Amino acid sequence: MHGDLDEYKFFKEATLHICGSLHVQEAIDAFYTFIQDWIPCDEVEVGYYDNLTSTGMVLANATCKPELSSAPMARYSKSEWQRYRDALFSSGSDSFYINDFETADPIFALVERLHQSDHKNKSSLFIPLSMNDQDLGLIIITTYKAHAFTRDHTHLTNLLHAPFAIAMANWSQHLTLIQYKSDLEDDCRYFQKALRKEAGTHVIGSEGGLKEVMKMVAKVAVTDSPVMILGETGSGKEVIANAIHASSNRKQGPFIKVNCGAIPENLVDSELFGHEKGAFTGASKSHRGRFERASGGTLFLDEVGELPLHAQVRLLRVIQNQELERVGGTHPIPVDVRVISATHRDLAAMVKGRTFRQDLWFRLNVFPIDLPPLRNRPEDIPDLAHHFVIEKLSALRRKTPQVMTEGALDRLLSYSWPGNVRELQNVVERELILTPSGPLNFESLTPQQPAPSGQTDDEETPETLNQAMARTIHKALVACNGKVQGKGGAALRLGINPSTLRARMEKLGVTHKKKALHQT
Ligand SMILES: Nc1ncnc2c1ncn2[C@@H]1O[C@H](COP(=O)(O)OP(=O)(O)OP(=O)(O)O)[C@@H](O)[C@H]1O
Repeated sequence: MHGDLDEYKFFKEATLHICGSLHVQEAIDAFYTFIQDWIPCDEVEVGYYDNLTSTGMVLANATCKPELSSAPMARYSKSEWQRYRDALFSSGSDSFYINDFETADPIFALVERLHQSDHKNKSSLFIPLSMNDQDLGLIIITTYKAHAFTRDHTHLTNLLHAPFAIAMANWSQHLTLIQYKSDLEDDCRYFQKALRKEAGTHVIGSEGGLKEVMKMVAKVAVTDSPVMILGETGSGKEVIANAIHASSNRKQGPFIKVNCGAIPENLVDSELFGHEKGAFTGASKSHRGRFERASGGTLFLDEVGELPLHAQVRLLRVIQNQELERVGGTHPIPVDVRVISATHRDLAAMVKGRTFRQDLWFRLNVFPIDLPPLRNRPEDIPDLAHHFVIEKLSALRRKTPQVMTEGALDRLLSYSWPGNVRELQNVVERELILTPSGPLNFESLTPQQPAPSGQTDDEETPETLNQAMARTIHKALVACNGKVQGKGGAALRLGINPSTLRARMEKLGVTHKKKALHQT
């Protein structure tokens, strides 16, 4: 029936269809259409043998009667599949047919019964697949008619054993990779969410002392421009960097932080840009640097002023070219990263002193944001303190809320906070530990406490305590539209008793009259 030429044509075209796609369903659809001209066929099914679980499953099928076929991904039970595969492989041939399921090994009828079709009126050709003594699965070509197949058909299907075995090995590896990829993406989303939660996206003071800063955040977030956040230690630079990332188009991508001052000088290049296996002693594996990890997202270079000069040169090149070369690498890797840097140092002075490259400074400083120290935004202190009390109470697993004494806010407001918000956070934690129950008074915090040198040497003359207090009360009254007590009133906002607030307003000459309030 088939000459050599026909066989060659059949083999070539069948192989092209079978191996034409890494997506099993695509390949089987193409094969199903092709095989119609050669063999009676109403359905082609791909069964996959999972070596790990020793079970079988339907990977794909193509049919003219979908209502009769088994669903893709349907699994056979372990024992069923074991009996089935023993029967399949015991035939010892590359393919065989069953024209009458009533008289065949009962396991075939049992498996056929899993399909909704009538097994009496059908014939199937089986191609059991294995490679290097490993079972891979099988192909079943079925027609809905009894006694349909002859040796001529198996003569052709024997030829398909090798192409189907190769394709099956590729399909299963491809499926495994897709599964790994989707698991990794899922893990990545999970960890990024956890990181975002850890870093905290809620910026306290966004309606108070950080209002102007947050306006700038909103403006720059939607762009991809580099941002430089300038502010003292602990003032919330990372919180602001996070807020920029969270409001940007990159928010679904990673937010990767690098503390440039914490990496030993000889490891900076490898940490930022990665390295190839064997690049230096101890580089036993290739390693993706933080830049590559941040691709599609934001890289936050904290304490960028601490970067050694050789890393500055490399950093400039990466930012300019949007591609990097790993240490010991030979080809450029494209990266799509938005860079936010931060420093508490005077980078302009460092540029003058030639410890920071001017060209890099220009590149990073496209959009500078000045983050005011906490002492210059005392109006945020009550909200921050309140926030940290709640946060730390929960970390200490305490259920009873703890309020502040009347003098507590005075003490918090009159302190100069050289360590900024982080110090306030620590002070609250210490106070909660020292005062396991009862109101918090922060007695250990004295206004005389001197700020460490270098931290408060602002050019501005510091405000007096009364000025700071008057400003805070005034701002709270403006925010509350002049309301002193009750819900939405300034006393509640400041966390103090209304009568104490009134006494202070009188003493400091702060009014709550709406007209006067908005004139000052
Ligand atoms: N506005 C804010 N709202 C809520 N929490 C804040 C705010 N500012 C700072 N914090 C908290 O204070 C701590 C210090 O903030 P952060 O790490 O952002 O400061 P930093 O300026 O980056 O510090 P460093 O200079 O040491 O890198 C963090 O725990 C942060 O969550």
